[in-house]
This record gives sequence, C-alpha cells and structure tokens, in this order.
Amino acid sequence: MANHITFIGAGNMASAIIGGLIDSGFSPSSITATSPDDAMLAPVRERLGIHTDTDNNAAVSQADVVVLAVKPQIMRQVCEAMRDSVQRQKPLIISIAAGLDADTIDGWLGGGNALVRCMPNTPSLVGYGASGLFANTRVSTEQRDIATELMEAVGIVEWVDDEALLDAVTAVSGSAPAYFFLMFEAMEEAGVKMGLPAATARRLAIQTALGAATMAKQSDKDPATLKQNVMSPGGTTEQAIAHLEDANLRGTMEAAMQACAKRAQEMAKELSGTP
Ligand SMILES: NC(=O)C1=CN([C@@H]2O[C@H](COP(=O)(O)OP(=O)(O)OC[C@H]3O[C@@H](n4cnc5c(N)ncnc54)[C@H](O)[C@@H]3O)[C@@H](O)[C@H]2O)C=CC1
Ligand SMILES: O=C(O)[C@@H]1CCC=N1
Repeated sequence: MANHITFIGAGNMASAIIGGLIDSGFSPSSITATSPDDAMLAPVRERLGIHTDTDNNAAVSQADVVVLAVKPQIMRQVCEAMRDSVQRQKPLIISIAAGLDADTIDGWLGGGNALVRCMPNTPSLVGYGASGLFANTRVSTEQRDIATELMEAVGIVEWVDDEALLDAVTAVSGSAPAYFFLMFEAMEEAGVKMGLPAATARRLAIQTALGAATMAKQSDKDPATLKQNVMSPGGTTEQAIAHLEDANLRGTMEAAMQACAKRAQEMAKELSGTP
C-alpha cells in the first residue's frame, strides 16, 4: 500500500474515498487533503483526523500517490500549478475526474507520469463503491496494485484496457447512484399518494433496493430470473413490470446512459482544447 496519499481537493468524492479508506483501517496520518479554502478543510480535518494543506505543492512533495479530485473545469489550472513539484516527486497520479483523458492530464503535469484514471462513485463512503480504472503505459505492476488496493478499500474495482470505456463506466456506476436515488424519490412519492406515511414508504423502498441488490450479488441466478421469481402468474408484479416495459424503461435507461457518456466525451473535448 502507499506510504502517503495526497488528495488534491476535499469535496464530496474525495471525502467519500478518504472516509472509506479510514473505515477500512488506513491510517489518517498517512492522508493529506488540500483545498485553497481552509474553511472547507476544517470539517474533514476534525471529522477524519487527516492532515490538510492549502498548498497543493507542499502536499504533493510528501506523497507517493496523488489523487486529483477537483472539478474537471479547474483541473488544468490546478495541474499546471503543480507541474514542478510533480516532476520532482514523480508520484503515482490517480485522476478521478469525469471525461478528462490520461494524456491530457499527463501533459498538464509536464508529461512522463505514471497515471491511473479512476471513475469511482459516492457509495465509496460506506464501503460499497464501484470503480472503473485505466492505467497508462508508465504505470508499473506495483503501482497498479496500489491503485487496486486503494479503491478496493472502499468497494469493488474493475480495470478496463481501453480508456474510452471509462465513459461507459461513468454511465453504469460513476453517475448511477443518482439514478437509484431518483427511483427512491419516485417510489416514496407514489407510496405517499397511495396513503403511506413518507417515512414508511422511504424505509420500505430503500430496504427493498438493498435486499434486491444483495440477492442479485449473492445469487447464481441472473437478474431476469430473479425478477421472474417475483412475478406470480396472474399476480400483482407482472402488472407493474408490464407497465414499466410498456413505458420503455429499458430504452429510457439506455438513452440516459448514452447522454451521460456523451457528456463525458464533450467535457474531454471542451476541457482539453481539442476541436
Ligand atoms: N461526485 C461524484 O459522484 C463523482 C465525482 N467524480 C469526479 O470527482 C471530482 C470531484 O467532484 P466532487 O467531489 O463532486 O466535487 P466537489 O466540488 O465536491 O469537490 C471539489 C473540491 O476541490 C476543491 N478545490 C477547488 N479548487 C482547488 C484547488 N485549486 N486546489 C485544491 N482543491 C481545490 C474544493 O474546495 C472542493 O473541496 C470531479 O472531477 C468529478 O468529475 C467522479 C465520480 C463520482
Ligand atoms: O456528474 C458528474 O459529472 C460527476 C462524475 C460522475 C458522477 N458525478
């Protein structure tokens, strides 16, 4: 495992990964997070007991792994300002930014870096993250293992050999917690219209999703079979499923996920300066 990990940025996603790492036994004293605004760092410093710094260069100079966790729109200025310290230190770089490709980030950091692109998701905070990873050719086997170990501390890891597939990973897992949260909102709203107290509808919907996900993960049956097992012939579930199929849920999901991946591609073009 890495000796010292520096997170550039201490927002939603960095906090989720750091929280998960600490819960899995990683020492808070081996983690630094940065932000230009110390007021943003105070809560993570106090809650998680990690080091914090408002100076990215100082934080990079202690690290053997640097996780880039700022918004894609400011990645260029953040990377270019860290270029000299990254070139001196030569840490393993892990970017969690949506869209931005490995060569673009490597160029902003002066080139020649071992760089892993990672698409994580926020359930990393509770140890149920799902991350897709891609390594550039400079990443050693040992560094690949470090990246795997780091992200497996907060969930499951899937490596892809083709960097373009990270846009599909963004659609399937990076952005996907939001799809399920939307489903919980919709189920709660419908449950309330049918007379249930909101808190009851929410608890039942969330527990059902947890149960379904756990069954799907543990069972040797595929999701289609598990679905069929709930659908008694002439019963209630087949009415609900017929309605969802008639409403083209599959097509809607595909269109939503295509829009997600397309936006990742657009962001890569917009932010790298590629025409
Ligand atoms: N939120 C999510 O579910 C996911 C986000 N991502 C990626 O993670 C990255 C971060 O996203 P969020 O955590 O949601 O954003 P956020 O806005 O919550 O966090 C960004 C952090 O960057 C800090 N920051 C701003 N300027 C900085 C600078 N010059 N130096 C150091 N830190 C600076 C801010 O203070 C803030 O703590 C993005 O690139 C996003 O594409 C990837 C997967 C999932
Ligand atoms: O919405 C976004 O752009 C980020 C990347 C994946 C999840 N959240």
